[in-house]
Amino acid sequence: MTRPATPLLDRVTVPADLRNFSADQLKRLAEELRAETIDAVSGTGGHLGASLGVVELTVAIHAVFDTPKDRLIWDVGHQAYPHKILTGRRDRIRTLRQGGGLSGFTRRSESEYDPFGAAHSSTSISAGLGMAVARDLKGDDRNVIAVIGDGAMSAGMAYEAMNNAGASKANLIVVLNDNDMSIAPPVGAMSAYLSRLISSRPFLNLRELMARVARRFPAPLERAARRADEYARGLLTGGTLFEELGFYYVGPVDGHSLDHLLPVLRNLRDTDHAGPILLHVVTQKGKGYAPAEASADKYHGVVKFNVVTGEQAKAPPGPPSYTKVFANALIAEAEADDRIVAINAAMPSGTGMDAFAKKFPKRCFDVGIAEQHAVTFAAGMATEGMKPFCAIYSTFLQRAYDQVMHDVALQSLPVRLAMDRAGLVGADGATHAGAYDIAYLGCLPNMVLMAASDEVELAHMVATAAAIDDRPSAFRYPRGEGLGLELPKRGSVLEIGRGRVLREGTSIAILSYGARLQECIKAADELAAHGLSCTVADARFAKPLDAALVERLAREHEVLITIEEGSILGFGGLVMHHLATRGLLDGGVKIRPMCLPDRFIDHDAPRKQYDEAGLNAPQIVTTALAALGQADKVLPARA
Ligand SMILES: Cc1ncc(C[n+]2csc(CCOP(=O)(O)OP(=O)(O)O)c2C)c(N)n1
Ligand SMILES: CC(=O)[C@@H](O)[C@H](O)COP(=O)(O)O
Ligand SMILES: [Mg+2]
Repeated sequence: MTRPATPLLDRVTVPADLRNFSADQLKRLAEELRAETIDAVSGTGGHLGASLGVVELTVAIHAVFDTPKDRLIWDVGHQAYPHKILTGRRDRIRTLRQGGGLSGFTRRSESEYDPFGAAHSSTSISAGLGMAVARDLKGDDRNVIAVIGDGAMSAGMAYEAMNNAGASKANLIVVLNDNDMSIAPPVGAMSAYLSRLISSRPFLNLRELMARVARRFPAPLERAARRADEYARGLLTGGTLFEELGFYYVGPVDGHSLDHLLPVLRNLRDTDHAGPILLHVVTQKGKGYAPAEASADKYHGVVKFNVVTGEQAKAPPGPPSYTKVFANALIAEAEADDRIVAINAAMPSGTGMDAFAKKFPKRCFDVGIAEQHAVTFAAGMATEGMKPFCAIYSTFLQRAYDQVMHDVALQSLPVRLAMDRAGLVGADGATHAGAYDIAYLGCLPNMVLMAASDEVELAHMVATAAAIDDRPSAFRYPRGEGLGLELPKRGSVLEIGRGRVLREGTSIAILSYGARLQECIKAADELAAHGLSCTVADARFAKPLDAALVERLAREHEVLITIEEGSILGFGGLVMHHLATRGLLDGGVKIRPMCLPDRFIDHDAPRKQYDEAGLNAPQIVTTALAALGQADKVLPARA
């Protein structure tokens, strides 16, 4: 496939190169930038829809503002591919989301044009306000622009930031990129509110008139006139919410029209208005690429695709994903128990809750990008006897940690946390790794913690969680496909705090928590082939620990390896704490906790990520041999 001709884009390495372009040239540049984005992502996959929706906005902001001195922050950062192409990274854009390549989100270490890293949503206004206030303190009057989507605007953190900004005189421009889409169609009152907003030339003239009138009257009257101006805006546009939060509201403006964007952005750049401004732009997710525009999800996240047809590369049919297994298992439980309800935070398809919603529309709740609210909303439902399952990726559950502790664990409310994307997740990289939930939940009393080692175990853990009515439970499972095992119609309730032994051995015990189990079995086979006998056990529970199993393994083996797809002080920490406090580490078993290293693992193929993390079979073998003092015994790979 020949690449699109981009004569103007070829002249742009950094934004300064486009600042002497005429408006017509900028329009053509935008077309070329869109074509380049489509072509690049067709070969890498990624977040295409959001990027296509901000092509004109990206060109306009870089044309009008003196980036990187003027700071430009992209909320979530998944829409930043055009930004990356214009800011010195076009030569690497086809390495996007690959090992050693560009991140799929903005990243400080990647470019001076990325003043703030992102990926978890709704951080841009807070970060932007921080920068603006710091600049004010330094007497630096350069601009700070934060671009935030309508979906990201549904998160509480955005309001915390606007509430704070509105009370300040910060030189902050918030651009609300309203495409009436999150990953799925947006939910909630804010979405309804935004869709009421309109713009019209008479409205803008009226505002000018009110402003002129206000300036001619003595102060008290001026304030009254200004309030009248604000309410005039409110009447016509509904911008009152933002005005009430202390922002000067401008818009909505057509976010695909450079004829509109350029003069408005110049006005905002040159205004002497003291205080934060909110520019409301209306865009279309997937704009300019027919297959994306026609798609329900606007090509939010795509794999490689054919540019001409838009057809995405189909992976060969494989086993059902853990997500699908979870959704089906929950549906099976919900069919048997009408107290079961499901909650997700703007991730219906990613969590599989779209399937649940089809079966039980009244018992499925998408609360928007609001993980904190989701957890406490679930806690409220639990107090009324419902059985809430909160389906939130491990990484995004980090947002709701105090809600889990304070509203759920402390009150021992039976909220069920279904943590998808446990462990390393591949192309989304370190920001999305489900690396910490074992550690951050393992220290909370009352919690039942489970990790599925395969899809059958996941089905059992869903049934088990459904049956736990006196305290909170959480179960984790990885991104991607299961092993292709035969699934039960409905999961069986597991005995709480009981692990299982898959293989009995003598000198080495490998105790796995989660989906590294297959690697443990491979390692045990490798060691067995060289005369070293291994026990392999699946802990199933991190809390409560299977004390009898853990103590037996410690007593009966020379080496005890624990392994998990989680950070330091997770499952291994809990096992060591248990054994140490019972004196079972005093000079006895050699314990080797294998977990993620104490550093962030960058985006790459999952297998390579686990190689880097040292959690694949060969590294388990090496760990066992080293513990036995046989590190020099390099086991030749079996034929
Ligand atoms: C805290 C958090 N929760 C969930 C997500 C997953 N997520 C990524 S993009 C997105 C939708 C963002 O919608 P919007 O801000 O409107 O941007 P758009 O994709 O429409 O450009 C969501 C829910 C996230 N990145 N961060
Ligand atoms: C940008 C964002 O945060 C989501 O789109 C995320 O990338 C989804 O991850 P999965 O692809 O694992 O569902
Ligand atoms: Mg949106």
